[in-house]
Amino acid sequence: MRNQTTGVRGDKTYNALRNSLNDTANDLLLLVNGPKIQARKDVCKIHDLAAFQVAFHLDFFNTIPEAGSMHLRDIAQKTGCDINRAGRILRLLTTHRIFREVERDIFAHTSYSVALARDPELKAAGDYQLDEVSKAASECSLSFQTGAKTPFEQRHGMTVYDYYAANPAMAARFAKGLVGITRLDRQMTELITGYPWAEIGDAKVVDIGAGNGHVSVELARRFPNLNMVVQDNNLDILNQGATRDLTGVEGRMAFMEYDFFTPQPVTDADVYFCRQVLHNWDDASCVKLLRSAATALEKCRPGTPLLINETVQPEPGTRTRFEENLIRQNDMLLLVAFGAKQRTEEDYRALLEQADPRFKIVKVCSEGSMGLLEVHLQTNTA
Ligand SMILES: C[S@@+](CC[C@H](N)C(=O)[O-])C[C@H]1O[C@@H](n2cnc3c(N)ncnc32)[C@H](O)[C@@H]1O
Repeated sequence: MRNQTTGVRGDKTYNALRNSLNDTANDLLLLVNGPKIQARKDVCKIHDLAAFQVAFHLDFFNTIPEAGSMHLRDIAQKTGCDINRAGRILRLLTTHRIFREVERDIFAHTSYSVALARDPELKAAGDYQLDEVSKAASECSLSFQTGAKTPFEQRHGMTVYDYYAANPAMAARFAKGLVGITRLDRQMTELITGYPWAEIGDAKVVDIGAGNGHVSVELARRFPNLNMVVQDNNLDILNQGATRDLTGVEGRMAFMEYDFFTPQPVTDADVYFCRQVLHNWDDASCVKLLRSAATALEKCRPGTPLLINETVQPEPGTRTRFEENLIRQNDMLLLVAFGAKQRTEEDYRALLEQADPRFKIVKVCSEGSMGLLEVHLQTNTA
């Protein structure tokens, strides 16, 4: 069995088995179907995704009751979709085991569809992937030809950041979706176990580019000694965090509007971390961000860590194809949306060296779908 895990459903053994079984099953399918039928299925996935898009957007998932079933006429009426199209979309989805037609025109949930009905955050993730992101992805090759900076800009005429700043509802959906994705396969394990949070006493921790601060809330819930500063430059996203359920962490969460390309204003922290931020930016922007962090680290006690919590791109062929596909799907998302990329450990070393030669990686955890780099700024006194 090759390497480790991607995904959080089970323990390491479960995930390793799941990963290699996926490889075996996919090899078998290709053998059985042959390349032409396989290509037909793969290329036409776009139509399955169109059905998915409607189901997310018109919320078929929460329209059909969890228990029992619903007539197509009522589904159409409740979702505002005409009966003919609603039926065609539902029937395509049933071929993927999403909903089932229990009798002619009567639909019910399956374990697959009900999982989406019960998880509004995962549903938000599906919704934004199949809306603004898939529109951008469909113009990928065109953007290569026109020389647009990103497929996203080719399609939407602005950067992802400007898009979300101009569309607060979309920004809120994106932030909500990130929570769902984090639970699914952007686990916090490395961040939680890769640093001795419980041993650092009363500590001020700065979460740079925190989104709505869901990761900080989780850390603070686990470690009552931590006081979190949640920083983001998008006020709508920050407000979503400040108004969410903060039970158990009251008085230990501060929300701060901050642009991470400007000098870090908190200069007395015990830990800085940034999670799923650098992967959204090109090298020049990352260097700028890291230098902003360095301005604060210079003033902190020696050895204050900057934790970089990102996927560390494995070398090709060192994971199962199932894992490598999940990781490279994310790399492609970064290309489409941000013109950015996932980085290998070596890429991070080079980036940090370029930002400030005093940066030293003192610990690396790179096994799972998320990695953790502990970085120190080595001053004369460090
Ligand atoms: C992919 S999200 C990561 C959020 C969070 N760290 C997580 O892991 O869920 C990146 C975040 O960076 C924020 N961001 C983008 N540009 C920024 C900037 N110049 N200054 C501060 N935050 C920024 C975005 O608003 C977004 O919330």
